[in-house]
Amino acid sequence: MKETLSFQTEVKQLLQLMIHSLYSNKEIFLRELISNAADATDKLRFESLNQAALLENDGDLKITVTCDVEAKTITVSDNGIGMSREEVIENLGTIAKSGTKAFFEQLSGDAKKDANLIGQFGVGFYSAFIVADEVTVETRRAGAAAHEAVRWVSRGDGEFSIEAIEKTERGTSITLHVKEAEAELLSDWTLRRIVTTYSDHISVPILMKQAPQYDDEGNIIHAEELEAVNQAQALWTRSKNDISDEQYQEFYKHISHDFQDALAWSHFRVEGKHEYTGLMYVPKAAPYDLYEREAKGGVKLYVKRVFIMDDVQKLMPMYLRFIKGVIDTSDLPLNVSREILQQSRDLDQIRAGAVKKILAMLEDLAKNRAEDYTTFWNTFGSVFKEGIGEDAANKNKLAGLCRFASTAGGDATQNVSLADYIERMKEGQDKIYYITAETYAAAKNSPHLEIYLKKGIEVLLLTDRVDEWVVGSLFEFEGKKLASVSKGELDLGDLANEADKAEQEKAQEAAKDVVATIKTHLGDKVADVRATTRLTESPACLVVGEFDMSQNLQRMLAQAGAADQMPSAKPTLEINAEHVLVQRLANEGNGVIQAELSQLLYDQALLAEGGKLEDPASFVKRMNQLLVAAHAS
Ligand SMILES: Nc1ncnc2c1ncn2[C@@H]1O[C@H](COP(=O)(O)OP(=O)(O)OP(=O)(O)O)[C@@H](O)[C@H]1O
Repeated sequence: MKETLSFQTEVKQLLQLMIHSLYSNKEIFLRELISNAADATDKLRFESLNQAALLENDGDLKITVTCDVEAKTITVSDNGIGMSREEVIENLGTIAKSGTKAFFEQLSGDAKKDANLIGQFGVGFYSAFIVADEVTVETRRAGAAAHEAVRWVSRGDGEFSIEAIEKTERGTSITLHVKEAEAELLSDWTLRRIVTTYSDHISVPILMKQAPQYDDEGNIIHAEELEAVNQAQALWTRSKNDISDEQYQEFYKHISHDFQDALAWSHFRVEGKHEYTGLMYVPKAAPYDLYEREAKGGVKLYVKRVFIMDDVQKLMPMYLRFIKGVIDTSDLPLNVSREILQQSRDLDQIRAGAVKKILAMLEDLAKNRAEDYTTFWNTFGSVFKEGIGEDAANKNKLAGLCRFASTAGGDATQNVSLADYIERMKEGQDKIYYITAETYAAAKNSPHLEIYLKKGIEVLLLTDRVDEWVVGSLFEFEGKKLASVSKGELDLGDLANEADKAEQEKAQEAAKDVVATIKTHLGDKVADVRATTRLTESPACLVVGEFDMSQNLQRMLAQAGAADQMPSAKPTLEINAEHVLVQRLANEGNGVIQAELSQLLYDQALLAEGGKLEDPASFVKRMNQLLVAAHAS
């Protein structure tokens, strides 16, 4: 019985978009269908490890690509795992990917931008409709009876029909009825060119018709027959010297479903206690679900060339979740399960080895391809930095690869390494100074920087959310301690000369009375009030204790609703005794005005460092009163 069903709304939307946006790359439909066919043979090989009967005495896995000029069709067949009726409906009528919603939200309507996004999302089976006005899928799941096969037909217009058929050969056969305008695809020669360009790396043979060969007298020597057009050897098992960059890139697209080339890769073979081969890629663009920590892992696990599984979170640490690739090892049993993998010490060590190779690749990129490293950093830097807290064993290496914005640069670009910073340190400087803030502008204009700017000392401006965790885990780099400029008393160490120290003492002495006055008026709002030489332009700023949570982090936690779990650390108000406003306060005889001014100093300091006033309306009133009074006098 034939049934007609509707596509899920998202599929309809995706189909429309795909046909428009990807038209200029229409040849990719063949890559996608072959990629799916290859995955289907991988799955069968894996399932047959425990259920040999699935192979139905036909273990020669292969893909066939043929075309029929008369009928205007191209057919891609495989003898892989195939699909049951339910699977067909599920796989070819809906999109069951995590992050689908996020993907649709990001679509802009700009064909070029969307093409990229669709590419990252995965074009897959539906790309057939770029060139076909009707697609027929006939499939039988391995192990099912011949009459349990199904035929799925759709014109890509929102509906598909599905019916039971007889199919003796296991696997899936996809027939594209090619659009009138795409008739030039209907040639073995063209198809062969496309297949060899895009799919040479596929590890099962791709069979295509070979043109008949004739001898000089016109007798046929070889009849038209099917012949493998690819090397049919898993790419990563080949020697590096035999693989061209194009082949590496095509393989990347196959495993990642990315549309663009990869930025860099590392292909390595490790022998000794553990034996494994890895081929790891850094993509150029971030996937749409980069910040979903639950997102699918990008590294596939093979055991002795047999695909075992993807989405093994254990294969890569979280901070490298954007890496795509393959690990093939002979150290694990072929029938390894997810549960065993979870506890496998062997896998831990393989992972550690692979991580080292990835870090070495990134170091090489930073050293020799600066522009590409910048692309990497801008795209993945904020995720990569999570590693400083996550991967203690590689902390130093990771820190060396990090890039930051700093007061030495004119903008928010993150391009200063800790090594650059150390090289530029002033004579007598023994710390790496930084400030954390919510935005670049807040960091750059923070009063806490005043003395450092005056003395020409560079300060790192850390404004990614993850930075608080970075400095919470990274205490030093190459023997130099990291120090926040907004924590603890101003301590310039050997950078301060005798005159500075004397000035500090003098300032404190001279400001004794005004400090006491302000303290009385602010009460328990602050931990303390003290005079400082940290400020050159601003009247006041807030600092926290050296070991307290920064104000920035406290705010972030409060935003995340975790305010009640954190120890409340009150800030200390530091004042610039030389500032006219502070002097005015010191000379003010009226206690009420003193109280107002004290409150104003506190509010200003809080605002200047990105904090939120508890009572903004009163602040405005106070400010206005002061302005009016200043005008009147
Ligand atoms: N030749 C095939 N044999 C068996 N199953 C297939 C075949 N082609 C597609 N499928 C099934 O249909 C699903 C959807 O395919 P589709 O190409 O749309 O997405 P995908 O391969 O999962 O991911 P991507 O969109 O990133 O390529 C596949 O995951 C697979 O389960």
